[in-house]
Amino acid sequence: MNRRHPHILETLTLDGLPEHAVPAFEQALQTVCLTVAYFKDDPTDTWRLEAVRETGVGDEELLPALFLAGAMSGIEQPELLRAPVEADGWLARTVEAFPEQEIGGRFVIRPTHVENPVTRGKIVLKLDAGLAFGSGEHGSTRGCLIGFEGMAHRRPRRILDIGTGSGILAMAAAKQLKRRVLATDIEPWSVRITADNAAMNGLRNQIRAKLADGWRHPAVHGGRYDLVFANILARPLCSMAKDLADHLAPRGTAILAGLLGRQVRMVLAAHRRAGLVLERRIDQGDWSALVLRKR
Ligand SMILES: C[S@@+](CC[C@H](N)C(=O)[O-])C[C@H]1O[C@@H](n2cnc3c(N)ncnc32)[C@H](O)[C@@H]1O
Repeated sequence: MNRRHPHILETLTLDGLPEHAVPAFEQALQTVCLTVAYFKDDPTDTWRLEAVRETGVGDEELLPALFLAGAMSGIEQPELLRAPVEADGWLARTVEAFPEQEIGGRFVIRPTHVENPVTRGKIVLKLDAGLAFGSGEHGSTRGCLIGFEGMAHRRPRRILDIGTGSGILAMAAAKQLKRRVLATDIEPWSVRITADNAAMNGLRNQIRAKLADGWRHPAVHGGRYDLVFANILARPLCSMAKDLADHLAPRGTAILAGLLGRQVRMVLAAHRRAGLVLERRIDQGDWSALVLRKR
């Protein structure tokens, strides 16, 4: 593996979750964790969620969020197990559990442990599951890639990916359009992993990875964009709606994701108020992505 990991990380594990409870617990973990991985427990057919975070950070936020997830899902609170990342081999298991995936008609996500067969007519992204979110398995990432595939013929020139995670969306756009992409994240190691992944995919000169919180960075705020990806959560998306609309070029496109069921209406309303119109909604499992356009 080509990652350099800080050793102040720990895994949090929730075991034995019924499928219907997975989205609520995933969302709770996402309040403080860097990434969440899923494993189906055979033969019980329940799910195990494993998340990684900085050791001890955010219990005061996490524990009530987990309690709420249990109450919302109508299940007894599962035990939360903690272990240092290095000791329990989380990364190695996550990488091994990660197969090659095809997304939409164009994209292939190929982990480095898979041999390189010739893949004609497809855009191959080399990517290992790791600490940064965005291995292609999650419905929100898939929705964004499918939404992008449907609009890429417009050949957007100035592209921004807010909350880039592993850099997966930025790399897809850079490879398909042969354009530069500004990729940002609030997590320093997402920025580092995106730079590593861009280099591994021959995109070092096309992807600029920057540490930035939403629109609050001069490099982000100072630009105008034909395409903006933002696969983050519903609440931050709503609070960024005006900035997004202000920074999209006329007829520019935004692909927003990270939305569960009822949140779609809330995010849509915030963006309609800001002057964007809905072009397409893509549902992947419980997760929705929205393709919006500036009038
Ligand atoms: C759900 S992941 C999406 C990763 C990748 N873009 C994908 O589609 O798979 C969300 C990412 O957004 C980052 N993030 C959350 N809030 C952010 C913000 N306000 N500004 C920038 N990045 C943010 C998180 O650190 C995380 O890496």
